[in-house]
Amino acid sequence: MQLEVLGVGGAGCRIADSIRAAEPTDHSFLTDVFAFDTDESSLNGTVIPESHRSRYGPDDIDGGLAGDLERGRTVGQAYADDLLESVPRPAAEAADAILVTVGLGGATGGGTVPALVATLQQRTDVPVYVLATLPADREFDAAADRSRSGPRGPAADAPRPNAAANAVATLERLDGVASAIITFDNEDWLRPGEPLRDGRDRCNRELATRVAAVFAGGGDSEGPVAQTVVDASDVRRIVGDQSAIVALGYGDQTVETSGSRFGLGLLSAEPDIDTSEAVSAIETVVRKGIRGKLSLECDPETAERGLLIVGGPPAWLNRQAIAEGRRTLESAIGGSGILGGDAPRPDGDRVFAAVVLAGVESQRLEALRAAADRTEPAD
Ligand SMILES: Nc1nc2c(ncn2[C@@H]2O[C@H](COP(=O)(O)OP(=O)(O)OP(=O)(O)O)[C@@H](O)[C@H]2O)c(=O)[nH]1
Repeated sequence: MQLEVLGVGGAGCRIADSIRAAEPTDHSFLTDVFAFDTDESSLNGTVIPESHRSRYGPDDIDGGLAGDLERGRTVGQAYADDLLESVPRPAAEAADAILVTVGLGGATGGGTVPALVATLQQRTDVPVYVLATLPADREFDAAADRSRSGPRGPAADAPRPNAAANAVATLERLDGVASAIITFDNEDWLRPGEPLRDGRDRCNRELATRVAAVFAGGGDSEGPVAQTVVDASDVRRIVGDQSAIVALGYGDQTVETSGSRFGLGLLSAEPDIDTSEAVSAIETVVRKGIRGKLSLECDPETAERGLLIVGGPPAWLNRQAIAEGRRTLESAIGGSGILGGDAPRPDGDRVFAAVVLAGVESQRLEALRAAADRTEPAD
């Protein structure tokens, strides 16, 4: 499928940048990637082409909005329409969906994204998904911030005391506006004591890998076509259009490809793969995808719907193992809506499983709400 990505605010733009970098060369799935921020220097830190970046907001904003969500909303509402006109979007019609990326916790992204998504929903028939990070406790809770007292000395990150309150308030505003909300919890993905600044690029790469695995799917490109293609309407059926909270799972395993497409070209393009090895690789990655670390910690049992994509070099994509993986997902989730497919990657060196769990419930969201109640309300 084809995806248009719009990054807003510091995190949103960096994540958009990472998704662009994760696009497989042999399997394009992005129509365009844009970056919008009130903070010029942060915007210039991305490698998104200048023509696709836009600094917006009143001139007196220097270095972002420092977590002032009320101001962020005022700015966001005033500029949401103009943002879409501020960049060339000739390929917008070709997109099957739009993904708006944002870090919840700040004011620029959190203030603008609900207004921007509402505008996009009015202007287009394709789903508008939000990809949102949740703030880590160390950002707003001094007791949880081990980087402050650690051997590194003063923490690299400025505290964001409103981060939990801002995140909860923005999530509430997105409810009923975003088609679905894909979440990534920084708390779970940063290492103990690691400042966000040090760990964010790694987190963004992890996130981008999952986004590419789900949205690049198995169709639309040259080369072998998937036996069961997961297309835009399949993704739409699974994540829905009711602002479901979505968690992504992923597992991969490097596999032997020598003698396939490499070397002197003397060997067959389809190497002989031991069936039991292929089956075991698929079982392993599916298990990691469902039971391994999710983008948002939750019990898969709470999911209403699920999607499984198993990809890799075609010779490794054992049909029966993929069908079995689908059954594994079916029995892991509480709901009953399941779809599955495969994604051949002739030039790839790994077998992977991408898992989409839609409509999940997570204690992490409850914990953020409780933390938000303890701090100044953002409304
Ligand atoms: N995963 C990830 N999270 C980030 C990154 N940068 C910031 N965050 C998270 O996103 C939240 C918002 O930060 P920013 O995106 O910089 O904030 P902003 O939307 O630009 O808003 P202001 O700085 O208040 O103007 C933070 O509280 C962090 O939790 C990043 O590069 N990757």
